[in-house]
Amino acid sequence: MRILVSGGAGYIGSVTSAALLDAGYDVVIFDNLRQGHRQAVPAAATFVFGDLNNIAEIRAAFETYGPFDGILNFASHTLVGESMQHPEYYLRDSVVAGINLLTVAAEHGVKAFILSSTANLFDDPAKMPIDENERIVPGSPYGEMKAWMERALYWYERVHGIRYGALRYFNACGCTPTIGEHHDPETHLIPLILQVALGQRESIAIFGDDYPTPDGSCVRDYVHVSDLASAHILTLQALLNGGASRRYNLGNGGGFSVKEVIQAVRNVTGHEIPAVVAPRRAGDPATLVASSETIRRELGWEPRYTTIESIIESAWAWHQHHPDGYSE
Ligand SMILES: NC(=O)c1ccc[n+]([C@@H]2O[C@H](COP(=O)([O-])OP(=O)(O)OC[C@H]3O[C@@H](n4cnc5c(N)ncnc54)[C@H](O)[C@@H]3O)[C@@H](O)[C@H]2O)c1
Ligand SMILES: O=c1ccn([C@@H]2O[C@H](COP(=O)(O)OP(=O)(O)O[C@H]3O[C@H](CO)[C@H](O)[C@H](O)[C@H]3O)[C@@H](O)[C@H]2O)c(=O)[nH]1
Repeated sequence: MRILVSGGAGYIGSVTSAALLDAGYDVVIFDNLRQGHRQAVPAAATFVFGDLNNIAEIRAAFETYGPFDGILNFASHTLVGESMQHPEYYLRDSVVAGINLLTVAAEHGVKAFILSSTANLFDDPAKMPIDENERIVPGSPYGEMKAWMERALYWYERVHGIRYGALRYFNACGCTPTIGEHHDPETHLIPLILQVALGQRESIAIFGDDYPTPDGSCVRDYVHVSDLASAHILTLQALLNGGASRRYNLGNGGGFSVKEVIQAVRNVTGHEIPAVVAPRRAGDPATLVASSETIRRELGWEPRYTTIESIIESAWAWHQHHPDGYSE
C-alpha cells in the first residue's frame, strides 16, 4: 500500500511516516520545508519538494509517484497565536492548500484521507474531558480553518466518496530516539522549557496565571507523538478495510497546567528552570483535556506514554543529543 504524507518532513508527520514504513507501507512525503526538515524524512521514504498551494505540483506528484491508496495531510499553518495576528495564512492559504489536495485526491479516486485536526475546535466546552459530541466552537482562525477542513471532508465524501479520519490532537509532544521537535521559531511549551534546561534561554514565560484553573495557568492534555502516529495507522487501516469515516479526539485524558509541566521538567532535568509570569496569549482557552474513549473502544488505541515525566524524558533525550535541533 502506498501512502502520500503531506507535511511529512514536519514534527508529527515525520514520526508518523517512520511508523508507516515500520508497518510495511510505502511512503511518499510531499513538503515545502517551510517548517519541516529534510533530515527528519526517514531514509526509506520518497521525498517530493512541493507546495500544496500549487495544485500543479500536487498533480505532478500524483502522476510521478502515485497511485496512492491513502493520504495523510499534516501540512498547514499550525499556530494558534500566529493565527490571531495573520488570519489570512489560515482562512485563505491553509484552506486552499487542503482543498487543492482533496481535489487532486478526488481526480485520482483516492478513498482514504486523514486530516490533522485540533483541540482548538473546542473553545467553550460544556464538559471536560471533551468527547466527540462536544459542540464545535473554534478558538482562533487556526481552529476555524480546521473546522472548515472537517466540513470539506464531509462534502468530499458525499460528492467523491473519499472516506476520512479527522484526528483532533490535543498537545503533541515528546520525541523518538531519532526524530525530534524543532520549529523555527519555537513556540511550543515543552521544547521552550528544555531550551532553558540547555542554557539557551534564561527563563520560561508562563502565559497568564489568572485563568480559572487550580493554579491559574492553562491546562492542556499532552500526548506523545508516537502515540499519535499509532492512532494514524489504526485509523488508516480501518479506512483501507472499508470502514466508515470517523472523528477522534486524541489525548491522554489527563490535564497538566503550565506550572505543572515546568515542575515536571525540573524533576526530569534537575535544572531549576526560572519561570516568569507574562500576559495571556490571545486565542488560548483555559483548559483543554480530551476524552479518547471512542478511538480506544473502536480501534483499541492505547497510548504508551501515559505520564508527563515519560513524555518529557523522551524529549529531553533528543534535545540533549540535538541541542540545535536539525540546524547543526
Ligand atoms: N503540534 C501540535 O501540538 C498539534 C496539535 C493539533 C494539531 N496539529 C496539526 O498537526 C499537523 C502537524 O503539526 P506539526 O506540529 O507536525 O507541524 P510542523 O510545522 O512541524 O509540520 C507541518 C509540515 O507541513 C509542511 N507544510 C506546511 N504548509 C505546506 C504547504 N502548503 N505545502 C507543503 N508542505 C507544507 C511544513 O513544511 C512542515 O514540514 C498540523 O496540521 C497541525 O495543525 C498539531
Ligand atoms: O512560552 C510559552 C509557551 C506556551 N505556553 C502555554 O503552554 C500551553 C501550551 O502551548 P503550546 O504553544 O505548546 O501549544 P498550544 O496549546 O498553543 O497548541 C497546540 O495545540 C493547539 C490545540 O489546542 C493547536 O492544535 C496547535 O497546533 C498545537 O501546537 C498554552 O497554554 C500556552 O499558553 C506558555 O505558558 N509559555
